[in-house]
Amino acid sequence: MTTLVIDNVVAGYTRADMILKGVSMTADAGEIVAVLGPNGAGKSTMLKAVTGQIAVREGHVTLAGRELTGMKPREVVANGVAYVPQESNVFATMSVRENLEIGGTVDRANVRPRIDGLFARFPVLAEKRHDAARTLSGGQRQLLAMAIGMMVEPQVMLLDEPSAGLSPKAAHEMFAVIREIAASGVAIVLVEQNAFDALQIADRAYILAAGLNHAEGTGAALSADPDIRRTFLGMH
Ligand SMILES: Nc1ncnc2c1ncn2[C@@H]1O[C@H](COP(=O)(O)OP(=O)(O)OP(=O)(O)O)[C@@H](O)[C@H]1O
Repeated sequence: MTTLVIDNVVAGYTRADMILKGVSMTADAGEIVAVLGPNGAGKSTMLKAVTGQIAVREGHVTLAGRELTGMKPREVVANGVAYVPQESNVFATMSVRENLEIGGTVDRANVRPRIDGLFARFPVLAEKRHDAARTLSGGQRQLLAMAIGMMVEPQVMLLDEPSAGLSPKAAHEMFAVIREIAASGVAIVLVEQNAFDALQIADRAYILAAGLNHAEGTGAALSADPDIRRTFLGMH
């Protein structure tokens, strides 16, 4: 069954200027769906519309048939959608453990077992549990940001440029973690500037341009398409 459906969404920051002019996409449980496109295409805006941070003016967002359109961000999270923003995605002066506790506030009863589960899954976070998040490496910080999202045991995880600022090695490790999260049954929507690497791990991808769907296909098909390679991947 399709997990997340984004259907013809029109949204923007002011009524006069709709950045998204009718964007549609789906993401199934266990699938990695990459969202690519040039700067300003509306990729981050699309994630903000899905999570209720900006109003959806037209169209719908549903999760397993349930309408998310019009919900407040907190309700969207409580309904199974975790969102990891590109910046300010951890509390720098708080410890790793405190960050995870905050991630669990929508479902307080399960905070302890979930933190224990995440520490077992990501030993590097367990080792640093008492350290302030600002002392983590870029890759570890991104891992913590994703783990905060995992605290709600989401059905869908929306990731905004998780590889930004990471070394190639750290980005590679982070993509491996994303794959593992998807393999556990979570639908991943992955907004990335790093289009080439995103297409390597994506089951499917959408390319947005100027607030509209421009192309879609499997990661392999889009990587092989000469026009896509030239225009969006900077390859010849
Ligand atoms: N908070 C905001 N208020 C007003 N306009 C905004 C805001 N955030 C983004 N925009 C505008 O919305 C448009 C789409 O931005 P968005 O961040 O969604 O693009 P993107 O595809 O994610 O690209 P990038 O990779 O550059 O982030 C841009 O023209 C941008 O200037």
